[in-house]
Amino acid sequence: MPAVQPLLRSRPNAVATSSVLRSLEVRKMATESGKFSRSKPHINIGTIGHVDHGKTTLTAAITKTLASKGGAQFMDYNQIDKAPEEKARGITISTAHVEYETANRHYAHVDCPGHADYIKNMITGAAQMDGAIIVVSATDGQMPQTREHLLLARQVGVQNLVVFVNKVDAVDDPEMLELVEMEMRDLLTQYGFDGENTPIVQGSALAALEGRDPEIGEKAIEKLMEAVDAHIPTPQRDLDKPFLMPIEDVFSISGRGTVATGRVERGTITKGSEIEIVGMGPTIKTTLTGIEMFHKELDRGEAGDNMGALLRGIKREQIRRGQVLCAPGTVKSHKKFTAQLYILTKDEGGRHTPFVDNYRPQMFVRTTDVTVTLRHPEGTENPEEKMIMPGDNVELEGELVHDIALEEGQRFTIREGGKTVGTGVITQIKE
Ligand SMILES: Nc1nc2c(ncn2[C@@H]2O[C@H](COP(=O)(O)OP(=O)(O)OP(=O)(O)O)[C@@H](O)[C@H]2O)c(=O)[nH]1
Ligand SMILES: [Mg+2]
Repeated sequence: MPAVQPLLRSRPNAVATSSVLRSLEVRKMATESGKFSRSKPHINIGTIGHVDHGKTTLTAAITKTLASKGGAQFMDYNQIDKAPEEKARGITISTAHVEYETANRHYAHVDCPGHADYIKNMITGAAQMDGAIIVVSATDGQMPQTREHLLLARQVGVQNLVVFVNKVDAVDDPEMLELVEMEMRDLLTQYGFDGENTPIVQGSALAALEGRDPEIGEKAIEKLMEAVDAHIPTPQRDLDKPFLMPIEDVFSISGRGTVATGRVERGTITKGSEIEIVGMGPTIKTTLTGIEMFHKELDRGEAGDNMGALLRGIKREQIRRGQVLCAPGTVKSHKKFTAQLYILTKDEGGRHTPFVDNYRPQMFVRTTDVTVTLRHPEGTENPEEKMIMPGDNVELEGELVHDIALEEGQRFTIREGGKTVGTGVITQIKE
């Protein structure tokens, strides 16, 4: 079989997928802390909630409490809030990554310095959360950003939360605490979470950090982490998901047939498997008759591999960059969707001016780009008058000029005149 390797030239993908960023992050941490066990399942979580409700204090308190059991290095408040600047797809996102472990799992924990950073963070997926701790102050109860973070968490696919009712040291009235808890259950239900069964832990992050009042301090943090361990499931690994490979290039090899190359995004595949080619027209069913990597013929490919896929009975013209190869029935091709977008500011390299309904940038998804028309969701009043400003977080409907393989949770960027102007996540497929 002719070598596929020279054909697998590394073309930088237009869009770095969040899973790539994530695995880089995990790898980075793995090398930074040799002393944590790598055998435990890994999970990404974060603290969300209204400004000043105690997210950063709680993050510090968790590291302090777990450090006393050997599961973390204590990070004090100032170390966390002095967040490193991260560059992700041209957007500066300030987040602190803290890591720790419980008896059961290894955690990467994200805490952002401010509200705007949370919004960007969730939409861009720069630090994907498998679950989150929503912090609500007992002195205030739920506030606007409590609701906004809940809504966004839901939109971007965070399904499981644990609530920490903080600052109970500053509240004397037990009825007040009960009320905050009841209102949180209602709010969770209203935003599509399991309000009835979501664990709610009451305590004081500051007491834990200052080593006083152990009942509401250290013990409450222990209870919180037990609840996180029990209630937020370990995510399925990319390897265990159904196979998908975005196609980067296509070649014909005389005497053998057509080969599609790309980097496997998820799952595993074996030679002889049934496979579908999805996007840009009707789905084509075929069989994978060969897998090549590094000049070698292999029987199996998996997430992370750069591979060449030899496809039975497929002509060169039937397949192209931007389509995906996937396990049968797992992904479909679509043209219309709803998305949550973050529009970059001028300082972030984005537009200098607002735009209105029917804006038509290029949308970059996996290995393809396609013109998209963006407009306010159906039912919006006077949509043509509603300007979208740089720096806005906005829900929009998109319609592509042709269909591509799309899924809810898929992240993308929008570009115009050679620069990135926004980033988003598909929240709902329409058609
Ligand atoms: N009384 C009391 N104060 C607390 C507690 N936890 C945090 N605070 C105080 O609340 C203030 C805000 O705490 P932060 O941890 O900075 O809150 P945050 O949610 O990270 O704030 P932003 O990142 O700005 O959104 C600080 O002055 C903390 O000392 C607590 O358990 N009890
Ligand atoms: Mg903070």
